[in-house]
Amino acid sequence: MKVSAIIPAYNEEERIGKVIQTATSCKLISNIIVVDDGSEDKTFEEASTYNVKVIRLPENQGKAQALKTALLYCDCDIVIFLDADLIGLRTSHIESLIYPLLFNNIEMTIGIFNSGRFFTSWAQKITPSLSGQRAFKGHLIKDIIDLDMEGYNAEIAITRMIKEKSIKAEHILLDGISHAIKEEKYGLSKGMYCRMRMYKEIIKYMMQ
Ligand SMILES: O=c1ccn([C@@H]2O[C@H](COP(=O)(O)OP(=O)(O)O)[C@@H](O)[C@H]2O)c(=O)[nH]1
Ligand SMILES: O=C(O)[C@@H](COP(=O)(O)O)O[C@H]1O[C@H](CO)[C@@H](O)[C@H](O)[C@H]1O
Repeated sequence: MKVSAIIPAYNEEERIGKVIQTATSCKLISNIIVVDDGSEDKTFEEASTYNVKVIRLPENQGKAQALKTALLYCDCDIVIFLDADLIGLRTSHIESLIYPLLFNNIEMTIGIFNSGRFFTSWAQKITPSLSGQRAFKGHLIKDIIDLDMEGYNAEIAITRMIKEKSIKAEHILLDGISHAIKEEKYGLSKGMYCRMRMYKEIIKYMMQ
């Protein structure tokens, strides 16, 4: 059973190391693909210090394109998407996303932050369809590559595909996990600007 972990990363030099370390120490994961999505910081250099495949995009293309690029390199039974800015990721979180695909009739799991930091857990409870932590069976790789998605609408496009194709999906609560929010990464005004731009992309996609 081959499991590939995909970690898209844009300017995550300070955060990506911990996520890679946890993914590396998870025995279920066979290989890790980091996509450095045209970062201006040292994300590529930091990721390259680990024994993982690092793909460097020449310029920032958005999260959806970073995920699609990595999927083109995947020939595996199960794929797991992990954001590079996760805080408190443990191997047990990764296992809880993968196990249902091994033992149940489930095709995709969607991780929902639970009992971590209030704001991020609350946001994911309200909009679970936005969660970036997902594991899915290999037969869905081509379907996801073929999706018309860009920027931050990857998760909402995948969620729509789940409904349209009646894919068997399950939400998995991930205890004690969070992520660095945009305002923490970029400061208040730029963070809020990036957040609004993300919501605009998502809403535009939902209206199509
Ligand atoms: O243009 C981008 C924007 C984001 N990301 C990555 O996609 C994941 C989720 O993005 P972000 O952290 O901005 O979303 P949030 O977690 O704040 O919702 C993170 O690993 C980012 O580094 C990316 O690869 N390209
Ligand atoms: O939880 C949310 O509301 C958003 C926004 O997170 P921030 O609090 O702006 O860092 O984060 C998610 O949504 C993005 C779009 O679907 C995904 O790409 C992220 O992986 C996910 O964390």
